[in-house]
Amino acid sequence: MIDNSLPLTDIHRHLDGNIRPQTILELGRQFGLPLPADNLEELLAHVQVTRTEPDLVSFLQKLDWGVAVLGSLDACRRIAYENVADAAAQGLDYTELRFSPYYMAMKHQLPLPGVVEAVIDGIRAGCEDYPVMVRLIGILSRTFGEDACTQELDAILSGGDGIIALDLAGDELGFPGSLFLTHFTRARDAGLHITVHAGEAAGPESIWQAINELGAQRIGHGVKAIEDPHLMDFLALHRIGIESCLTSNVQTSTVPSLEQHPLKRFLEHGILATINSDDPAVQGIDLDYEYRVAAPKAGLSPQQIRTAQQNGLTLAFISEAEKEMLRKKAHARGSR
Ligand SMILES: O=c1[nH]cnc2c1ncn2[C@@H]1O[C@H](CO)[C@@H](O)[C@H]1O
Ligand SMILES: [Zn+2]
Repeated sequence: MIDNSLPLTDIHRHLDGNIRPQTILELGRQFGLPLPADNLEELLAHVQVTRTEPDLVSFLQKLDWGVAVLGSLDACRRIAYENVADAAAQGLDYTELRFSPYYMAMKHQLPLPGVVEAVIDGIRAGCEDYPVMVRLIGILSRTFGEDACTQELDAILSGGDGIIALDLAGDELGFPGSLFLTHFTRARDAGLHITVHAGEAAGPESIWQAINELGAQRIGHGVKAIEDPHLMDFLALHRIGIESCLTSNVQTSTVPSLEQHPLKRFLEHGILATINSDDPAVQGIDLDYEYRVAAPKAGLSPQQIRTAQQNGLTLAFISEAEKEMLRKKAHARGSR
């Protein structure tokens, strides 16, 4: 259960994995693009995960229709704005929205820096209209290889302080983190925070690589850390956070069931683990569901759920003053 007197954060949420199905339909019509269905009900089967997928790569294909309809920079601006509206509607106080400019630009050959600018602009407009604090994380989509990621990084850096961190996502097994050392060195030199998808499809060695070679301060998913006791100790000791996404990990077959998810053991070990959504529109879930249904099924006690909620703010890539402001806002609301 969400504790209303604490800030509610979602620090692992893909903007381009959270496009409203209705918007996919409308943009498809606007650009005259063929979609697999011309009504919402039938379209859902193509743009949402309806059953457990056999692996991560199959799961990721469900995101493809959403970016296939981004026929203009204005469409990118629109989905960014709607992400802010939806985050506010779901009661989030703070979220870090991550996006892959290359993936969004790919189908219609949009200019990559233009995509970055449009997303920053859409977020800014959304934040003027809705009561939620948002920061942006740029993603390198490893699935498209090193050269594409170089272009992608150039675009992300062109966003200046509109983007606060860098992530690596996509096909972890096919494209190990070791291919992206120079990219992450550049990003760190530019002052970006670092979070990396690791230990989702690959094993604990991928998490070690992300920490030691890419400079990860947080790990996306990190499920496989449970297989390495030394890594578990290291994560706790060095306060390297885990961005858990419970339902996502079942849908990608990373864990066989919620009951077997390691999040509870991460928390028991003193690791700063958190509850997040991942790709909510594609997964057919929201953060409330993760707190209310998924976390208890994963065996978390009410106190552990509260700790995970607090950890979300602890790990946020914002200043202590900004965190305090969010705490005060939640506290005033909670004690009403
Ligand atoms: O759960 C996930 N694991 C790994 N990569 C992901 C996940 N969800 C989305 N993406 C990847 O993130 C980029 C879009 O934001 C795309 O590269 C997509 O494949
Ligand atoms: Zn993710």
